[in-house]
Amino acid sequence: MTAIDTAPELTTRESELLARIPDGLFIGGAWEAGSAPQIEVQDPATGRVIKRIANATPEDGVRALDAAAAAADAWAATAPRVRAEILRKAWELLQERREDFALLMTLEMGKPLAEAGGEVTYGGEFLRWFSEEAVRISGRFGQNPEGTGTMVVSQRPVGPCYLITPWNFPLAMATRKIAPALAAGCTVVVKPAELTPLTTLFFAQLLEDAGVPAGVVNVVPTSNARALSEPIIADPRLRKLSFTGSTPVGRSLLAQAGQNVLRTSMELGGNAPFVVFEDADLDKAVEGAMLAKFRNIGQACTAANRFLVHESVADEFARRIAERVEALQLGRGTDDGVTIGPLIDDRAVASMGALIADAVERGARVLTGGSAPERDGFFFEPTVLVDVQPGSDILREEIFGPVLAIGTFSTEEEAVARANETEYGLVGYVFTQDLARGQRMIDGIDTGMMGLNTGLVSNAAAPFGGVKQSGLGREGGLEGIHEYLSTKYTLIPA
Ligand SMILES: O=CCCC(=O)O
Repeated sequence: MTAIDTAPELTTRESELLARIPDGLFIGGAWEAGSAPQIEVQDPATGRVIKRIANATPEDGVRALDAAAAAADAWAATAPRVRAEILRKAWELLQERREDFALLMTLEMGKPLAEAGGEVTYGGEFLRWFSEEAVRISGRFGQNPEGTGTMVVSQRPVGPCYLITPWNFPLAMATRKIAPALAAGCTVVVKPAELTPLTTLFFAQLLEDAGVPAGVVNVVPTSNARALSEPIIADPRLRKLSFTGSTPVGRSLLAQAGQNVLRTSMELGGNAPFVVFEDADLDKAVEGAMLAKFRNIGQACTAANRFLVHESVADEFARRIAERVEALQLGRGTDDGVTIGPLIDDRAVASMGALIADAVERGARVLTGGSAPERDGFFFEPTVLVDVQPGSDILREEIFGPVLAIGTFSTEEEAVARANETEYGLVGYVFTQDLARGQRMIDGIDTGMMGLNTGLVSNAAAPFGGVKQSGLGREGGLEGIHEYLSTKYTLIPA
């Protein structure tokens, strides 16, 4: 692993872009200053403040819901084709502004510029996909079994929604919620993560330019998420809560949402097993592992957390992985050649250190990496651990960073049992050339998603989501829009 250490001042291009990002709350189609103190947004590559923005109070949050509630009927009555065309226009504008969005995400979140460009494509696809789904909301009808009437089943927008988005994919997690909500005819209040609000504010401006009417999308960044969220969730006008983030926060939100029996979508933590059998194509497994582990600097709920490698190929797999990891380049995401950016904050850096220390104490060995380099910003070396022992914290907790932990297994039954040894069930990855075995693993591993001989499953056209404590509901795919629709049945006697 080499490091590029420029720790630069902002370039002219970066300063000009940041100056163009709205710094207010977006409520009812107007930009508002908000009250002090402002939120300070940091560049995780340097730890420096790059922009100050408005900080919403609980009263601002309720006003945002007022605006969403006031706009709800008109938006629900807007023709699906019109809603579709606005979303399509938003996708087109995003293509025109893709360089700006990519740079902004690198600045506020740290991911390398090429990956930020990938997120613009990925995030944009939710706009395009749901623009296509908006005009395909269908119901059904038929004679009742008694032959005495017609049963009509139709779909209606659920109503005003509260969308809470995370910092790791500031654009894609917003579009994955906003696009299906708007396609279904719902209005929304969006609370972006305090660490990365700029992309959402810039996106709100894009939606305005695309023709989204006032009040349909409202954005309220805050430094006090709990205080802002509680009155919104308790308000009887709210009909749906969608959250992406940690399982503990999801549990608390579910308890609050239960008071008003809200519809909820919860995209929570993961602890993905990555299983490599002795018959796997090792080149493909190594490629898949690099993607599944180091995409987004390991900060993805889909990141491979536990590598389970058959004992007969474990040494060779680890050797090849370590070679690849040593070729990674750590640095500020805007610098040429950088493949691993900083983590989001100093707590994340401390957490990597603690997980590694615990694993080593229990018998693991560090093949490469293992510490935080001496430099500004929140960097941690990409790390490979081998001989990770059952019971280590790193096998139980979501790592959310560039640490690849390898353990071994000897039989297929053991692989399935170990893969399922977790309260989470988001995604699993399996590498084998034996299709029947692959199918047994797909059936045996208890997750909402599986990758067979691939390290990446995310796609706007696919239903993303988990089982067990990884959450409820699905985002994307044909399923995604149904999270924002409610079913109405009518009986019409013959
Ligand atoms: O971190 C959660 C989302 C990851 C993805 O959509 O691939």
